[in-house]
Amino acid sequence: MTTTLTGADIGARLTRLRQAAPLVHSLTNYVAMNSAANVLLAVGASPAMVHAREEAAEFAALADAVLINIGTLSPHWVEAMVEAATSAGEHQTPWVLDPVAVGATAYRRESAARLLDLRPSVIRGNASEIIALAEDGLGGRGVDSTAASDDAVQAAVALARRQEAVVAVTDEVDLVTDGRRLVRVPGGHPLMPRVTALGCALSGVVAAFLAADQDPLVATCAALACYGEAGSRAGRTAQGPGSFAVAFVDALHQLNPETLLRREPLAIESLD
Ligand SMILES: Nc1ncnc2c1ncn2[C@@H]1O[C@H](COP(=O)(O)OP(=O)(O)O)[C@@H](O)[C@H]1O
Ligand SMILES: Cc1ncsc1CCOP(=O)(O)O
Ligand SMILES: [Mg+2]
Repeated sequence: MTTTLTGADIGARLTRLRQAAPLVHSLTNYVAMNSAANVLLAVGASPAMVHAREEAAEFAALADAVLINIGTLSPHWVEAMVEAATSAGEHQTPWVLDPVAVGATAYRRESAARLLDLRPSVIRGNASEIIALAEDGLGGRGVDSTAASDDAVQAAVALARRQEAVVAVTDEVDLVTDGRRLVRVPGGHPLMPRVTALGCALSGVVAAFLAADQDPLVATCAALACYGEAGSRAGRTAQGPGSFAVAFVDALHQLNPETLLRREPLAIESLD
């Protein structure tokens, strides 16, 4: 059976996010910290980049959603991430894991495995990261993917079933699955992977949408669709990666439910 998620459904979720202005506690990497905070503000959320181990649990308890991104790890950071994820679990606060470059080193794989045990609501990565995570193996070229989202369908579904989580694989066409349903989200622009940390910032946006929704699969699709729409719009005026980054934040800020009405409905395919 296939149902759909219309542009109006997505716009309603964007409106809800902006009304709620969720506090997104982000433990993200040094590269992403500033751009991800600006992206979260542009979409209508309230970012806080708080990563000291001594306050991670306490801050996560205050937040509406938590983002954990393993981009620039060190032992103190990993302990803070474990504290934040544990606290999010205790408070039923949704949290997103971004497994940056998890296929690159044993330290990343071990750290990601500890975080997976703490049950993220959503795992968002590129195709190589999702394949590496599902197979507990190698893959990718540093933070960049060497695979396409279509290569990661089986891995994403298996990971979603094993973790009882939503898994989002981003690429030219994004994939979202909770192991029972599968959605393909087109949109975006080829300049997006040429701007560092746009994937990291997206994981924060997914967290913001989760805070305002009961269904994590639908929330994730709405986040990806809004991001893709802003990316397509930014690409119309950008001269290259530098001006794209600026135009993208402006496009996210300008995005409104009316502009989303024209989007093709997303098909939610049942895997049962
Ligand atoms: N070739 C592409 N065309 C259009 N959008 C893309 C393309 N590659 C990535 N994107 C978009 O860029 C954003 C970041 O995804 P991605 O580059 O896969 O993440 P990461 O930075 O973690 O590797 C997503 O919104 C995705 O849809
Ligand atoms: C370049 C880099 N190095 C460590 S983390 C990071 C940012 C990765 O960002 P993204 O996963 O969004 O491309
Ligand atoms: Mg990434």
